[in-house]
Amino acid sequence: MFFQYKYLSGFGSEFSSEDPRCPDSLPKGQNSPQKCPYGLYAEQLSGTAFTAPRSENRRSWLYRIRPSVGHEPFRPFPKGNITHSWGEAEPDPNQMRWNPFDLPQSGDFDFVTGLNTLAGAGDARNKSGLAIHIYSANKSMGDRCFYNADGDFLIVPQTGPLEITTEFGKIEVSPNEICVVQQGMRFSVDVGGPSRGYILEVFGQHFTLPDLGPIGANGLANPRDFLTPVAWYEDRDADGYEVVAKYQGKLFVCEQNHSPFDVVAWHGNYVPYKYDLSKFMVINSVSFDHCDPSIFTVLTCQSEKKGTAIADFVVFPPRWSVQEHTFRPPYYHRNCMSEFMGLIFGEYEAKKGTFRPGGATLHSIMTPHGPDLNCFEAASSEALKPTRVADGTQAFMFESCLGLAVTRWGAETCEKLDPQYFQCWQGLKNNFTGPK
Ligand SMILES: O=C(O)Cc1cc(O)ccc1O
Ligand SMILES: [Fe+2]
Repeated sequence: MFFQYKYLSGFGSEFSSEDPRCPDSLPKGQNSPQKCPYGLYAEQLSGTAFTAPRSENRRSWLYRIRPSVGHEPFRPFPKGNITHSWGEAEPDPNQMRWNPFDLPQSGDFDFVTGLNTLAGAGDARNKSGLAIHIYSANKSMGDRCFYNADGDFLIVPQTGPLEITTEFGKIEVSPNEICVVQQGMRFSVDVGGPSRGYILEVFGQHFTLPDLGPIGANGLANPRDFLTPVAWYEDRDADGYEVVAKYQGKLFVCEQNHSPFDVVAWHGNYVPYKYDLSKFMVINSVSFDHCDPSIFTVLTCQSEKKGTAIADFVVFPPRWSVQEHTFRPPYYHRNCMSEFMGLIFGEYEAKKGTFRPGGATLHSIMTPHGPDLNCFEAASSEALKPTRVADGTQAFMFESCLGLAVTRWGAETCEKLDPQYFQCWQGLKNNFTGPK
């Protein structure tokens, strides 16, 4: 089922692509000719206001067999556990750790019916905020596609590769890769078996690459490593094809009589893309002290406040650790930001063994956190030779300036919250040597 697709390389670029079965299917020199090549319809997909500054403006033109509007009315689709009701569970400032979320135990769940909202903040209606979802699926979507009217999905597979058919073409994304499908883009997910992962949804702004400042023109996630699919279409009648929309935090479904993946050619700069986390160029201290984890930012979704993210997507990649006279693991910390972490595979250096792949942690605003007892004891007396850290592991963080509410699913229904998490810091000793 899974095979190597072709991609276009670049981030935020103006791309164009034609399915090779229909050469010259992109209109020449204009977007809306009176008659498009091959009898196609022209449809614009806007990802920013028409009048957004040129540097931020995002839109694509799709040349398709039928326009998207040819569908029956939407009706509610009460499946899965998606919510934007942030008041469902009482606020809880405790450190939280979830054991690995379940893969589907029984029954059929696809990428949409297997979506569960874990935490979030803000409102998709006023275009500010975020949601964190866990997907757990064992079935391909078949004649069903999905689009999100509320915001962008950054998908982090943890178990199982996903084959994602989008209006722009096909993307294969495996654990240790991520994929961004932006607001409004229709897509359908095929799985090869039980599959699980994390989703960061942002309302309002799109993801960008972080500025590099004094780092210079290269480094961290390089633009050319972001891959966008090439045009692929099917001309397929399909009675009862379901289009599921996430709209204002709820799911809706409508039917149409054909596949929505009928885009023969497209051009523009509003596109889905994937990125292989192993391509991240890691920068760190080569003298002393522990850099803030912002040096590991892959993508950021900026708020209106300068330098302050609605959400940063941060990784903790395999790297060398060489700092001298330094406590090398993460420092103890209280943060004005919320820190949600997930683990794709391996172990996280500050919490070996107890934070498991497919699980998560949340350290909320000003909630103290940091290395567990074992990590502190080992790292404060280890010989400081150059060493490899995080080999065979991949932890990540969604860091947000917003206060996150945990949903009822996250607090109760999933039954994965571990009330013993606080124990990992309980044995931290008083090592004070006293005044001289
Ligand atoms: O483990 C964490 O909570 C994330 C984290 C990592 C780091 O290297 C420094 C600070 C920090 O919060
Ligand atoms: Fe922190």
